[in-house]
Amino acid sequence: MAKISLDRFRLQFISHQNEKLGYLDGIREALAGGCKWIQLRMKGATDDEVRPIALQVKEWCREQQATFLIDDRVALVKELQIDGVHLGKNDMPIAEARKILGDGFIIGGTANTFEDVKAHYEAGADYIGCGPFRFTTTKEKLSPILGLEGYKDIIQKMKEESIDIPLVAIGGITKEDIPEIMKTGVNGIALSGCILHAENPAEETREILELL
Ligand SMILES: Cc1ncc(COP(=O)(O)OP(=O)(O)O)c(N)n1
Ligand SMILES: Cc1ncsc1CCOP(=O)(O)O
Ligand SMILES: [Mg+2]
Repeated sequence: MAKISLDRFRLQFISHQNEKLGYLDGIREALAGGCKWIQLRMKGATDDEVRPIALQVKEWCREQQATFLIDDRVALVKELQIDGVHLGKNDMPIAEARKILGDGFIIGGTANTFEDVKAHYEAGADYIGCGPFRFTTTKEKLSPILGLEGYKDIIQKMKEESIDIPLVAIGGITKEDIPEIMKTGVNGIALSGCILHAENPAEETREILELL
């Protein structure tokens, strides 16, 4: 696949729903605010429930020239010809997904340690979602919290071993955290709650992009 511009990795919006906004509402707001990378994450839903939502998001992302990934679901990504998939420790291994999808799809991998980053890099991932930065209720069964020091340590080890792969921070990130997180050397951030809980999610997205 064509090399993805690093600019693209600045902000990834991860879908979620709350009392005010459904999956599509949140995604529409993030796109309206200028986000160019959307991940549809619908834990506990069936593929039949995800499919119509994914088709709508695919159309919106095409219109906005935004990248569109789905969390966990390799087969659905292939079926719907979405841009890619994000995979964690309990999902299909990255090397297996690469065999199924080929080089034309983006595959992201979750890391909590430098060893995870290295394994995903060697398995052929396109980028790393590294976290959690801090506690969040958006995901259950969190790995150990990394904090700023965790990112500094991982980025340092990546440099030492010449592991060159885009890495985005994730987990409980607020707007106020962004300047310090970016100073650690990560390429961008992935977030959900910060945008979804804002009074004006599109405006919040715009403000976040200005910090990145
Ligand atoms: C960008 C990004 N980073 C990490 C994750 C977490 O993926 P995973 O560990 O598989 O957990 P679930 O999201 O599937 O609950 C992610 N989705 N995106
Ligand atoms: C999917 C995921 N993986 C680690 S933390 C997280 C949730 C991110 O959402 P939020 O920004 O609301 O903490
Ligand atoms: Mg997963």
